[in-house]
Amino acid sequence: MSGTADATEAGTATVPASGWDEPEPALCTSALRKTYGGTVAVADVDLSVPRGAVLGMLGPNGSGKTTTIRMLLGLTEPTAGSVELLGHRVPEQTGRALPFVGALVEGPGFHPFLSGRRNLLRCAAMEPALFGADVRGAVQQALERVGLAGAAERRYRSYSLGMKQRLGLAAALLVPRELVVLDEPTNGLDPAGTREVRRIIAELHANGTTVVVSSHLLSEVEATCTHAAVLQGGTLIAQGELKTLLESGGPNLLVSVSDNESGLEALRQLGVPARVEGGELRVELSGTDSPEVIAALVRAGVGVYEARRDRAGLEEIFARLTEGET
Ligand SMILES: Nc1ncnc2c1ncn2[C@@H]1O[C@H](COP(=O)(O)OP(=O)(O)OP(=O)(O)O)[C@@H](O)[C@H]1O
Repeated sequence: MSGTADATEAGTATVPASGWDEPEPALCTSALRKTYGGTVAVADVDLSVPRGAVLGMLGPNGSGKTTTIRMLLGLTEPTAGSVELLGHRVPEQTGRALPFVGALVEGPGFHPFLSGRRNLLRCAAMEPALFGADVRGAVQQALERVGLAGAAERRYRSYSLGMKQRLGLAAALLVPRELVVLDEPTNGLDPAGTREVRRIIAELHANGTTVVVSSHLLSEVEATCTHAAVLQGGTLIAQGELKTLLESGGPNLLVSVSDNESGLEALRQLGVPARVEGGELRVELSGTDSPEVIAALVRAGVGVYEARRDRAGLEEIFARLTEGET
């Protein structure tokens, strides 16, 4: 559907109704719900992931990330609600979407007695995009991309957790995908492996692939994602562009002072929220501005060495969002 206003020969312009030029999301859910007996694992989640986004799915342990991801891919049946994956209904039309979706989810079904390479060759044999193509070449390329080429002939069961993760990632990346879903991809990886996953996500993003990645690591989401969805106790409590989410945190002032405790006391009296972080004071500037803060500190006899504005980090916003909820 064209998103532009077309001038017709008669000179009238056809202006699309608001929202018509919004491209269809790569995936969306409506009132998606999963219960296990009396446990509500996922509670009426309406998630929308724009095409080309890298969405970080955040949430504490047990908040429903894996269950949501499994329902997105048709691996777990929802108790209620619906999923659309690349425009196809899940589970009814999952088969139409799956060739364009690469996924790394818990417990990929690799054969323990086969080598990493042979396992990937088995996966490749089931990829429609590789029918009649250079399957061995595709497997070698995927192994190299995840840094596993040197261990390709070893049996899967001898792999470390990190190597297993890498093989799962290689299987997800065997052919170019429209959407890649990664559940805790850095689980078990060393810092070098974590950096490689970041690089791979950045590469996918640059190629226009939509990525959904679940993580506990806020710093990782902050570094790699364009969008975030925050789950808490099965409920989606925030979603949207990461930039917007970060802006919602409001400005902070970082102040290096002669005495943190006296500084905190002065700010408490001013009614301004502040805490010590990294040896300096992090002051929330919601109802006040920097000069007032600095003046209050100076009045209280606290030496101010340096002050600079900063944004609230994802960690602070996440803590505020999830505070007090269960
Ligand atoms: N097969 C199952 N049977 C019963 N309860 C389940 C099952 N799978 C998940 N749950 C429960 O559903 C809730 C959500 O679990 P889920 O694994 O989706 O969370 P998560 O956010 O992925 O957690 P983690 O970060 O620890 O992997 C938890 O309370 C969990 O115990």
